[in-house]
Amino acid sequence: MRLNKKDLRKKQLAILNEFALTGEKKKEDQKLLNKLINSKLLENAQTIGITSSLNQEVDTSKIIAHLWDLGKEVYLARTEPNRVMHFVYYTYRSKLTKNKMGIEEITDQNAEVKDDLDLLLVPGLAFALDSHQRLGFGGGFYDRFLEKHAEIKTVSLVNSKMMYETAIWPLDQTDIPVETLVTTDKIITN
Ligand SMILES: Nc1nc2c(c(=O)[nH]1)N(C=O)[C@@H](CNc1ccc(C(=O)N[C@@H](CCC(=O)O)C(=O)O)cc1)CN2
Ligand SMILES: Nc1ncnc2c1ncn2[C@@H]1O[C@H](COP(=O)(O)OP(=O)(O)OP(=O)(O)O)[C@@H](O)[C@H]1O
Repeated sequence: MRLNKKDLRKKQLAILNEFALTGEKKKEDQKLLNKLINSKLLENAQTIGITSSLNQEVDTSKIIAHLWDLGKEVYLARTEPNRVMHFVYYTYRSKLTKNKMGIEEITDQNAEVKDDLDLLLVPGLAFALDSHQRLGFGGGFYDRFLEKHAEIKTVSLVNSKMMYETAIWPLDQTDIPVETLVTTDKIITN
């Protein structure tokens, strides 16, 4: 069955909200973290962009803590008007403030911005295993960002509820696939 993006987003949010109430979600979050850590994906990446996760998403808090432990530089997404997104330097001392979406962002407006990152962990609600297409919250933030920063390696962590064999949603000209998908049992780079 093919759905439009808006309807699938709604459906996925319901599925993911439900999943977030289960212990299975926590187990998968942990597995995905381990898969990422034990892979070579982080090896040559010193500057890494990430988001602070919402309940429905793969939990990024432990990933961030682990990146700090590894001595990586972590940059957190900050959204701006006109669907622009930048990445702001994030340390354990940074203060965070929730934005309108309820997503935590760096409070300090003067914190260092860096968009030419080595690696970007891309959030999403649904991913297609064949094409590596993703469905996000519908802001088009990542497609706009990646259009300008095509050299950045992209990785998404995909739990069992986000995983589709193929895209059951319509694809747009502007949709940019994610290079590497990490699932609980495999890593696929296109
Ligand atoms: N945790 C997390 N942080 C993230 C993202 C994400 O997916 N997850 N983003 C990933 O991009 C960016 C924020 N994404 C956003 C996506 C949509 C809207 C928004 O305003 N949505 C409209 C409805 C959209 C529509 O259906 O047209 C709204 O709420 O009014 C805001 C932010 C950056 N930070
Ligand atoms: N590079 C771009 N330039 C102009 N408009 C764009 C671009 N990328 C996406 N858009 C527009 O932004 C809107 C949202 O795109 P889409 O539904 O693909 O968002 P999404 O990938 O789910 O969201 P997000 O990246 O924020 O998680 C669409 O109307 C799309 O046409």
